[in-house]
Amino acid sequence: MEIIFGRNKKEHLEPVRARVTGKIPAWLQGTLLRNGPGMHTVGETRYNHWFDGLALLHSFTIRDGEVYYRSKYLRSDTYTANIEANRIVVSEFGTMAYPDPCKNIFSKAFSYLSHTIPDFTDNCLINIMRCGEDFYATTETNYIRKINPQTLETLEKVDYRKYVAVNLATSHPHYDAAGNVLNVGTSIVDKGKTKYVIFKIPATVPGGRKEGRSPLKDAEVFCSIAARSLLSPSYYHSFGVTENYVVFLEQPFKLDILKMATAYIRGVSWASCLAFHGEDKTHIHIIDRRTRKPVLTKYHTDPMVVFHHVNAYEEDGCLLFDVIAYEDGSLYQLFYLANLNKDFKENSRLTSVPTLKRFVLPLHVDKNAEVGSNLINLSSTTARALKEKDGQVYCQPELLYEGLELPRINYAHNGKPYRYVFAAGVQWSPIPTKIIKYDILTKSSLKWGEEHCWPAEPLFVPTPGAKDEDDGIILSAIVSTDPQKSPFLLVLDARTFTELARASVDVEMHLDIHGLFIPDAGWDLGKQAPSREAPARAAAGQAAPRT
Ligand SMILES: CC1=C(/C=C/C(C)=C/C=C/C(C)=C/C=O)C(C)(C)CCC1
Ligand SMILES: [Fe+2]
Repeated sequence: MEIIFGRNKKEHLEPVRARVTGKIPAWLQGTLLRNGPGMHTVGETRYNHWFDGLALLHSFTIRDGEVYYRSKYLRSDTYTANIEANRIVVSEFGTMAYPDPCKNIFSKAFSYLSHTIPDFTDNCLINIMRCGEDFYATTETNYIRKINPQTLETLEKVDYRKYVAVNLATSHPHYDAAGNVLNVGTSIVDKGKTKYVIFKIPATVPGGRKEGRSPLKDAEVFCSIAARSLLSPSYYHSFGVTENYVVFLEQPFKLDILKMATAYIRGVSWASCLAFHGEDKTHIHIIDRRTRKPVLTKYHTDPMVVFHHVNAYEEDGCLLFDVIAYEDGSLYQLFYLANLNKDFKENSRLTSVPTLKRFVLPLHVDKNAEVGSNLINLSSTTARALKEKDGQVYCQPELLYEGLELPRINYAHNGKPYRYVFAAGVQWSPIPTKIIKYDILTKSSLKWGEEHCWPAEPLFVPTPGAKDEDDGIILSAIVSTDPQKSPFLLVLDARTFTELARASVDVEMHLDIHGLFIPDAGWDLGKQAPSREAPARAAAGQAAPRT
């Protein structure tokens, strides 16, 4: 396990040609670009948590049946400062770092004070976001880093705070058909208020985007929701959208702002400022995208922790949304490297199984409905919504499937009725051992798995001109715990889940987190969410415009 989690991975700046077995469909041309932590020690110092590792971008360029692999560390300010100092000098999720070893009492006091309002890391290791023609590496702080998706070079550092007042923002934005980005962030104690801010970044602007102008300059606040508590806003990792609504969960997994403000002085990490409050409810906020206002009905459900929303849509006056839910916040605990590297089987046992749950909310609550009555009358689900005496609605989900994470869908169905969830299958540990296709209609599943293989998040790419939701392929980077077996890019037929091809690369590959597929130009872009209008000029072979 040490090899997979603990050992620093090398960069491969020049494309490495993979050994392809099987046949990659001729139409599949483009680049799978992914992100994840690749370096966990700097000099003599070591990060505590897997999410702390320095971002390593990697890509698989698929052209005419061949695959080329590259990887490069994100040259974040964090990376540069650490490498220059030859030790960890920037704090991450699970590691608090002390930049200047304080020499005397005065500089010590100054150093502490200057950290009261922390400047977060730009080690953007979680995902890749597309804004029009631009691509960014993302994490959950106020920083994102523009990258060149072809060369994996790091470009400018963008501070969300210059454009919208957020201190944190998710790594899971949504895209509409035109490529406009919708995201949620938290504005902490700004002018005496803590808010969840939904913001929009337009893919294009009237008259066209001027060369070098950041799309962020045209970002706007779509709606904001006051946090229930000024000093303990909820932590969230994603959100949901339907055609007319945004779904935001204010869950009882909270950040303690006072603890954060004193973390540096106390020598503890940001992670220690997060806590699950099993005594609280989960509040479900629904925002009407037409009025940009929250709907008035108050919906809630039992305490739970959700990292990934799967999809959401409207049907017969109801809003359905699917999430991977946990009973508590223990998941992030399992990713401490001390747990992952030694006694792996013992230390990384899931105490709460990630479960696909469907929630159904009535969009209009009948005033005359009796207290205690179920307001949902959809034959397709057993999910219920019970009217309470104060007019609030208590939502009871339908349990769909246990043991899956890192969900993806055919994004052309995002916000719309859909049938298939593609995900990583997890059993006793949070490390995936299978790839799963779950059919919500028939409640059946297909699986892919191989001995010693750990699959990454499976990504769906539709066949050009596809009509069926599962007409396409699944791409997943697979790393192996068997040192004799090279990592590979797996290509599955998304309909049957049979292997079409694999492209093995003789490198030590890191376990990544999230990413996206950038089709080469000239595709049927109408089928290629997120962007239907902007041609994928940044795909391999045609470099993104550099600024
Ligand atoms: C640095 C930092 C944070 C980092 C969070 C990270 C890095 C979360 C990663 C989550 C992942 C990878 C989830 C996968 O499902 C917080 C807590 C937002 C708060 C302030 C500073
Ligand atoms: Fe995620």
